[in-house]
Amino acid sequence: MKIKICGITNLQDALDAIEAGADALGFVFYSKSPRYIDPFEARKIVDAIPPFVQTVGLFVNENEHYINQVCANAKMQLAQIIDDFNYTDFEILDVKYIKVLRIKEKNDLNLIDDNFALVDAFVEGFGGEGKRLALEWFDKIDCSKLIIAGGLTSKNLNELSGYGFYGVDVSSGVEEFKGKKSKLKMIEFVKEANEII
Ligand SMILES: O=C(O)c1ccccc1NCC(=O)[C@H](O)[C@H](O)COP(=O)(O)O
Repeated sequence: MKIKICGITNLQDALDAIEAGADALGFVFYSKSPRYIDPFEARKIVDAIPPFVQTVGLFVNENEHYINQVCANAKMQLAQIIDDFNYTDFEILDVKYIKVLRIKEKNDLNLIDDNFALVDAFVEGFGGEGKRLALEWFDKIDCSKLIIAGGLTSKNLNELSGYGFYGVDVSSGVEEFKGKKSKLKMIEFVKEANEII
C-alpha cells in the first residue's frame, strides 16, 4: 500500500511524515487553500529531505504552462491535477501526472479508465475537507490503479481491506489543525495503512 501525505507546509512536517513511513509528500499549489505553499518554499523543503520520497504538486484548474513552471521551480516529481474545466493540455506536461477524479455519485466512477488515478470525494472547496467516499461503490471495481482519498484516518483505514487500492492519500486526518501535521497521527496512519490487506 503506497501512502501519500498531502498538504505539507513546512520542513518538520515533511521529515516527520517521512520518518513515519510516507512514500510521497503532497504540496498544495492552490492559493485559496489554507495549506497553500509558495513553490520556492516547497523547493527548500524538497532540497532538505532524504532521497526515495516522491514529491507531488497539487494543482486545481491550472494550465500546463503554470504546472510545468511550478513543478520545475519546486522540484515536483509528479503533478496531481484537478482539471474540472479542461484547462490542462496533458500532452505537453513536462512531469508525470495523476488525475484527480472527484466523485459525487456512483456514476462518476465511469470516469475511471486504464490509467492510475486518485479518487476523492467531491467537495465544493476542492479537497482536504475530510469528506469520505462511499466504499460500497467500489465493490465491483478494479481498484489496483486507484489511490483513494477523502476523510481517511487511522481509525477507518481498516475498512479499505479487501478492495486492493494501490494507495491512500490523507491530509486533514493527520493534522493538528489546517496546515499543521500531527507526528503521532501520521505514525498511527502509516502503521494502520500497512495493515491493510
Ligand atoms: O488540502 C487542500 O486544502 C486542498 C485544496 C484544494 C484541493 C485539494 C486539496 N487537498 C487535497 C488533499 O489533500 C487530498 O488529496 C485529499 O483530498 C485528502 O484530503 P482529506 O480528506 O483531508 O484527507
